Amino acid sequence: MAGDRTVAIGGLGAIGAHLARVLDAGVEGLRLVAVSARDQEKARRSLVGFRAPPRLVALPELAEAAEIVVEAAPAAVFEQIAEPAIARGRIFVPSSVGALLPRMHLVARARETGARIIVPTGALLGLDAVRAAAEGTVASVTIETRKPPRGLEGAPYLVERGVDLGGIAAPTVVFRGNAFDAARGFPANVNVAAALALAGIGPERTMVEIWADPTVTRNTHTIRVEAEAARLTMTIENVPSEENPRTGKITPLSILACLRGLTSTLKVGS
Ligand SMILES: NC(=O)C1=CN([C@@H]2O[C@H](COP(=O)(O)OP(=O)(O)OC[C@H]3O[C@@H](n4cnc5c(N)ncnc54)[C@H](OP(=O)(O)O)[C@@H]3O)[C@@H](O)[C@H]2O)C=CC1
Ligand SMILES: O=C([O-])CC(=O)C(=O)O
Repeated sequence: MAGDRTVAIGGLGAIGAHLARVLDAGVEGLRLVAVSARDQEKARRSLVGFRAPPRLVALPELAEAAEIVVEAAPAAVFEQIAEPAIARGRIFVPSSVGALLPRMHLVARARETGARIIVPTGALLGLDAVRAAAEGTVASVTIETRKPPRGLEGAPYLVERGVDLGGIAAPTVVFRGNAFDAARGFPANVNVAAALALAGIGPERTMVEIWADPTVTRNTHTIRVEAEAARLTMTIENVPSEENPRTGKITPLSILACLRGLTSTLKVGS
């Protein structure tokens, strides 16, 4: 409809394809106009049956196509989506939040261009409460992530150390450190830690523990915040998506809720 805000999505995997389908089915105030993927044939197949098929464009062209640019691609191509979107003053919604941590210059650039960077809660929970607590004094923020070992396979931190998760029979801690180093070592696994760091006390002070845990079937994140105003302890247990077991099914839903919040008259939560 005229007056709708246009949306483009970079990536048509577990997050992007789900989001594209829901937007195409109709979400008040939002219109999907462009998408991007690596395998063009597969992308065309994903778009079969769409009521209003979006244009299939290259990553840097997403920013020309729409007012809202959602990044839902591997961290390795983050800049190809983020930089043009921010240069053109768009609303940029990243999924690969870990890739934002070493690129905070993009926030300064957005200030110059009028772009906004809206980080969705994604596969996490409670960022409203963490943001509120961080308006006051916060002593500590920690996140413990437990994943089935196959959900951590291929992480650079493990590959560099020759860690093989194949034979793990008991829950094993594979990383302890801050959110900055966690995002660098596990770029496809701890976007939640990056989002938590940005909501609260920053990537250097946010502490992360990652467990390869053969006893869990869900990607499980527990946040603990010790603040002057409140103590928070929150756990989310995410059902892995069929397309990508690293990605919880709640992630595209969270991004959809975030997009609705950009246009809705009634918005709930800070
Ligand atoms: N913020 C959060 O809470 C969460 C964030 N994530 C992150 O979100 C991102 C997306 O996750 P997910 O949807 O599961 O990933 P998938 O691997 O399922 O999908 C990635 C998509 O990106 C596309 N792609 C890859 N390379 C290119 C390229 N060069 N040009 C255009 N498209 C490309 C792929 O195309 P093709 O299909 O053709 O291969 C695929 O469609 C990841 O970085 C992930 O770590 C995930 C879960 C939670
Ligand atoms: O839990 C999930 O679904 C995904 C996850 O850990 C992340 O990307 O940070």
